[in-house]
Amino acid sequence: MVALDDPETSRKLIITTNRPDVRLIMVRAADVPTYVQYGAADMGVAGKDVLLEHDTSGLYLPLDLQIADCRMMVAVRNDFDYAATVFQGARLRVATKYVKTARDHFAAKGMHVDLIKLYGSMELAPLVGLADAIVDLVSTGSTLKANNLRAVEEIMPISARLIVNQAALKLKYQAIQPLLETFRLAIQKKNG
Ligand SMILES: Nc1ncnc2c1ncn2[C@@H]1O[C@H](COP(=O)(O)OP(=O)(O)OP(=O)(O)O)[C@@H](O)[C@H]1O
Ligand SMILES: O=P(O)(O)OC[C@H]1O[C@H](OP(=O)(O)OP(=O)(O)O)[C@H](O)[C@@H]1O
Repeated sequence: MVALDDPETSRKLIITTNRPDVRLIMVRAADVPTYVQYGAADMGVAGKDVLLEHDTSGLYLPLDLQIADCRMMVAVRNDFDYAATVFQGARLRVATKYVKTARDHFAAKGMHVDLIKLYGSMELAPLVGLADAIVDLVSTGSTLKANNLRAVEEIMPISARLIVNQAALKLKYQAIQPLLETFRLAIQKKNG
């Protein structure tokens, strides 16, 4: 399947492909589950980070696409004594876009935290005194390093998932099933 416009450069929000039965829609990462839940899109690609924050009712999650691999981490300033803070049971201020994930993580550890919701550039928060820690995605670690931060806990590995509208899967099974199979084979091939 080939997109007829380059999604990276085109300003179009609906991109046709060489397959008349497949159109691609361009949405913000956090909006992908919403489009698929409402059936405005039959299928979508969403990061597990996004799915953890979002209600996934009405969605079928058949495949880990094994792309966009990274880790959800807790990070602090290099000079912040995280171990001592945890040991003392002191309240931690945590800035993140991933409020639900962070809340669940610290609750499971029995830690008291104040969560500060941000929409991006979380790495800035500990540098300017907004928070003691952040919960964010880390891949190479270069963003943390460039901002004198270090990861102190891994919450979980993250990757992109295929999501499918459950009703569409039933009603359009003949169209959707071959696409799922194509994704499955592509993953298999990648893994050798
Ligand atoms: N460093 C990374 N390595 C691998 N995958 C990543 C990384 N950062 C983000 N991702 C994945 O890419 C998706 C989109 O990234 P992100 O949430 O940063 O959006 P964005 O590119 O900032 O877009 P927008 O500004 O529209 O929200 C995430 O949901 C996540 O699954
Ligand atoms: O460990 P690294 O390889 O440096 O990757 C980590 C960075 O990647 C993500 O941001 P992204 O690139 O998606 O940018 P944005 O969220 O700021 O748009 C994440 O929020 C980190 O800032």
